[in-house]
Amino acid sequence: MSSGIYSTIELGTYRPIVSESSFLNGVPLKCLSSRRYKLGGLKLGSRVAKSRNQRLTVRTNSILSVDKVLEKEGGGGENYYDAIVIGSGIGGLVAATQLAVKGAKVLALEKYVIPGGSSGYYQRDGYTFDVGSSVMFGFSDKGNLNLITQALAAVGCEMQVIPDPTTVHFHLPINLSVRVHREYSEFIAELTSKFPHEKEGIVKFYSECWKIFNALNSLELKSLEEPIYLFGQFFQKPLECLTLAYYLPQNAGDLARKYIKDPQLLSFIDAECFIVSTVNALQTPMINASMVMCDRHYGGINYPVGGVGGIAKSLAKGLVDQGSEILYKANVTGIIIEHGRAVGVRLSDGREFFARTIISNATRWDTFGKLLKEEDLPKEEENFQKIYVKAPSFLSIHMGVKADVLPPDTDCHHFLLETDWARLEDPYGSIFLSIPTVLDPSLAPEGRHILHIFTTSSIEDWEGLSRKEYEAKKEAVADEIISRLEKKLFPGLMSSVVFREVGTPKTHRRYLARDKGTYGPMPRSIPKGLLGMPFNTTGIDGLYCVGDSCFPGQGVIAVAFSGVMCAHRVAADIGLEKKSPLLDAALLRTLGWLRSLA
Ligand SMILES: NC(=O)c1ccc[n+]([C@@H]2O[C@H](COP(=O)([O-])OP(=O)(O)OC[C@H]3O[C@@H](n4cnc5c(N)ncnc54)[C@H](O)[C@@H]3O)[C@@H](O)[C@H]2O)c1
Ligand SMILES: CC(C)=CCC/C(C)=C/C=C/C(C)=C/C=C/C(C)=C/C=C/C=C(C)/C=C/C=C(C)/C=C/C=C(\C)CCC=C(C)C
Repeated sequence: MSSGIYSTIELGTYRPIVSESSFLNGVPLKCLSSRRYKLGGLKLGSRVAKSRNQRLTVRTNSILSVDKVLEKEGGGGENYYDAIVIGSGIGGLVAATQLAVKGAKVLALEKYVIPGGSSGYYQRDGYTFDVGSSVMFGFSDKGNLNLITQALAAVGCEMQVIPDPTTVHFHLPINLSVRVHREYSEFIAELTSKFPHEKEGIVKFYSECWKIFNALNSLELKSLEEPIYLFGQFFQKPLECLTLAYYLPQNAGDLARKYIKDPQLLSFIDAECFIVSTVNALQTPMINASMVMCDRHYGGINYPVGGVGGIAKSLAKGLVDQGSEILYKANVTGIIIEHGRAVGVRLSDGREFFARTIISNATRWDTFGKLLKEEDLPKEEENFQKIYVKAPSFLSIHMGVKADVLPPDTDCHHFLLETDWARLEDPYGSIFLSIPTVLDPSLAPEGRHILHIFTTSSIEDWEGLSRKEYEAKKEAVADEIISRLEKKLFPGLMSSVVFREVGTPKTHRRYLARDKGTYGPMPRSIPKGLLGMPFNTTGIDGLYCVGDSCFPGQGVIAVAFSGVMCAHRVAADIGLEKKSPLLDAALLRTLGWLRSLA
């Protein structure tokens, strides 16, 4: 895939010829319309011909430009859509774009001024900061699990990426330093060199992860709530599906204990899982652990040139290119229910929009606690809230530093827990650090690097303070975190800082519209793997959820999968995909029963 340090994710065999670009941080976001246009005798593919709300304007430039004009019409009148998506996080955007390419008329409503939510970006003083994680799984050109690449390709977008040679560099108690190399054999060699007596256990544990990953990677991923697809997969790939069904209720910590005895190594596996799920290995579903522990070696971690924010920007552009809409500063305050069915949404400014289906990318807590506060909590949601609680939020520090403070060959991502394994899950216990400018220097002014630091923190810790106390506490906690990094990793760090901005759980609640600024759902106790995690349908007709409080949980690639699943289920329900009402009822009942075992 890679040539030089930059590489381009290929879009597969179909190369469309209409090109429109916008920019993030000077990098063109290349979106190629996936519709079938031809220069000269303009030829429309069936999808365009079907689309009832677009007009094409052909200009006589060297490239075609497509001008879409929304003629407000459709089934139920002016503001009537096939689907309204509340929120434009990656989960919402993937659901919206997948539906749009199937021919649905979609309206995405975003409270903030740009798309992306936790995967958004912001710019200050010449820096482009990623809001959330900079570690992108599922963003390669290989296999079936590169869901971010596939989501972009579906709307004709491709992004330049920079392969990351190291997923993460762990700095752990007992001075344990482990680099997770892109090359699997190098990672295993490094880990076994630290735990030679556990060589066999290490190989067996990670091999079991590969068994799951390979099964996952062999499937076409669509809605597990749609029986025609699900039974079809069981028929075509029975062994792989049974493998996944077998691991569905299992957790990584139990499997690790089957092979590994050394408590320090088990703690290392805890740290591996913590960065995926914000809980230890005993609480982390084995399927999720396997997904990330193998994808990082299979397709590898790749960073988008210009920053993570470009992914959401491209998807939003792709959505509009497909003839659907996205509105910003559109704060949904209520979901409108008629005769027990979700039929529309109401905004804080009083506007109302109506659709055949409503998809919420707000967390399930926000959806049912705020947007549907008049309604009784459906039984399924009660169940979800029994099994899952809101993970704490986080404190984030975005910094610009003088470049010479970093030693040569510094890795992009670091995870730091200095002395005490027991502090792994404590607030401020461990520190995540990304330095995306190691991969893409264009994100910062010349001679500067970006340090994006985050650590878990609860909103309760930041309440009841005066403005002055709040500001002082922010700076004090940030000083403490930076000095820990200075001591362990980068001497002189404190004095090299030229820009710094601190976000607290309150900041994340405000800008990400997530209850208590939560990072996502985490199990209340030991879960039965992924068994208790709800899919996309809800107890309310016409209402679906998407995002990290749906199967399979936290993670950008995980929410992309939930978007794909959601779009498939919704498409079946509105007649854009095959559907069998009889099988639907049977499967939904079975899944409900399975969840009740969790
Ligand atoms: N530091 C990090 O690495 C980090 C931090 C947080 C989250 N994440 C990851 O990001 C992913 C979250 O993705 P997601 O798709 O579930 O959602 P998201 O939280 O990223 O996006 C949801 C979007 O919905 C919008 N929204 C919410 N309520 C709304 C309302 N009432 N009206 C209009 N818009 C509304 C928000 O503004 C936001 O843009 C998770 O995978 C999580 O693991 C990463
Ligand atoms: C339906 C039934 C009952 C049976 C059918 C059996 C069957 C066919 C099952 C199929 C299951 C499937 C298809 C499951 C699919 C699961 C997937 C795709 C899971 C994906 C999980 C991805 C995860 C968990 C990704 C997480 C990534 C995260 C959270 C990354 C975070 C990174 C950070 C926080 C950054 C770390 C930063 C630093 C600096 C270290």
